[in-house]
Amino acid sequence: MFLDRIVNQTRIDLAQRKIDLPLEQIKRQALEQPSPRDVLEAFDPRDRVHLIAEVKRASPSKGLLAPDLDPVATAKIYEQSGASVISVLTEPHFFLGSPEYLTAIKNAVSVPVLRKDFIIDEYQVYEARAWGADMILLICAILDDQQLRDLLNVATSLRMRALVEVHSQDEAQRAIAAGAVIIGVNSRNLTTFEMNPYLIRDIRRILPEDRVIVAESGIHSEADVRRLARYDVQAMLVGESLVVSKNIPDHIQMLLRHANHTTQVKICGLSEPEHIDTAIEAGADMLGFIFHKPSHRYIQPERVLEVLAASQSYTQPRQGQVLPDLVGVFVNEDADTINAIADQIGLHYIQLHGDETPEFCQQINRPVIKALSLRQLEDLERLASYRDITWRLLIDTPTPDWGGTGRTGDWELARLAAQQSKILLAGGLTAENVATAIDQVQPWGLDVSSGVETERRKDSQKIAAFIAQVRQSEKGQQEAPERQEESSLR
Ligand SMILES: O=C(O)c1ccccc1N[C@@H]1O[C@H](COP(=O)(O)O)[C@@H](O)[C@H]1O
Repeated sequence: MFLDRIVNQTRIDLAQRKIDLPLEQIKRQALEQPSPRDVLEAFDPRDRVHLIAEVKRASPSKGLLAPDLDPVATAKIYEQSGASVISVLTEPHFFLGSPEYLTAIKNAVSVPVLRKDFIIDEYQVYEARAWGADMILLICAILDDQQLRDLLNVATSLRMRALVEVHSQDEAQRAIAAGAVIIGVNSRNLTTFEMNPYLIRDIRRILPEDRVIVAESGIHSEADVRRLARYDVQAMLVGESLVVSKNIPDHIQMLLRHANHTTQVKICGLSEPEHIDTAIEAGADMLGFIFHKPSHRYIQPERVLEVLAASQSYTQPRQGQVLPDLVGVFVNEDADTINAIADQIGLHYIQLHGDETPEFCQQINRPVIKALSLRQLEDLERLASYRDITWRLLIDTPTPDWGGTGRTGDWELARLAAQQSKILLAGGLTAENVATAIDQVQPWGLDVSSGVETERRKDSQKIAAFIAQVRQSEKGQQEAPERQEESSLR
């Protein structure tokens, strides 16, 4: 097994290094170093996705990636292109890394540097500091609870930070209990090398809000990074797709732009497999199902499972394609029913579209999207009581029918809401007006139902046209950087 092999090799190498340079000497060298660079500052502001760019020549899962890579030149390009931290492999056998790369890179850049290795002994933590590292990687899968705590303590005593890497909810709980401040969720299983791009979504909701969350592995495309913006991570650790890129600055700009300046799209009121197929192929980020019985879009929970199973794009996604998240929409339903339906279908988010109070929202065991409507300026104050206890706010047009009416609301009030919170804008959106909505409101996301229907039935052409128009408008927004700065919450 790869992990056992590498840990065994690490022990052999370490025993030799301890003979060559005893612990007391490496400690002294570590303590002689100038103070480490501030890693937490590098991940500020928290509502952006920052980049940890990795220098690696090879990996056990992919073999030789970039054998001729110049570590220092590459790290400088990373920094100039917007990376917040540089990760450097120091493991020599499986990743072709080297301590010399780390020290040379540390001297060549001004951002913090991470020692990426298989750390199992305090000696390696002192070594990392002696070589200039500001941060170390601690992998939960190769450490027991006591080792994790001890190594975290050694890092803290040297004023270094640790990226504590987890691969499961169980490991995430262990990292939290050990007091990890920076938690990395690695989508790659280190035993089988299998990728699970949804791991970050599943683990994210049990991680406390005050931690810095890093998504690791398999981050290549626009769609990959748009998902990360949805899971509220503070950083993405990217290696392979950077070192194999023909144009590293362009690739970094693409990753940062799409992680921080895209608009999430939810297609709501779905009930037929063909429309789910269209929404997925067109790049929808969330699919919505209405569990409000009076609505003509109402769908029974069992039927949701059937239509998803009948959707080819959902059951057999293309290579590299990431599936949208599932949202259940409820109006004044009781919490037990909502939680049971969420478990039955595997819903990822719950949208509450009625009079639900902030206290009620807290009884829901999924992240909540709370729909609110704004009639006047004073209504903006209501947002505050929901902001900290919900995942997102959704601003819909005030109507007696709760939602899904096809009527547009006051976009000026929505614009003010979007300046305070990450909002989804809903109500009367269409392919024709959505560019103006984005330009005027600058919402984090958009939610549409009536506008992608013909005669009260979803219309594949309209779904595709709506999403294409959003992506087109985004490009215009991304090319006007001064607008981006205005809306840092997106
Ligand atoms: O769509 C419905 O039937 C519905 C019923 C009850 C509450 C919310 C509902 N839909 C939500 O309304 C907006 C879509 O509005 P529009 O049709 O595009 O004008 C969206 O948030 C839906 O989730």
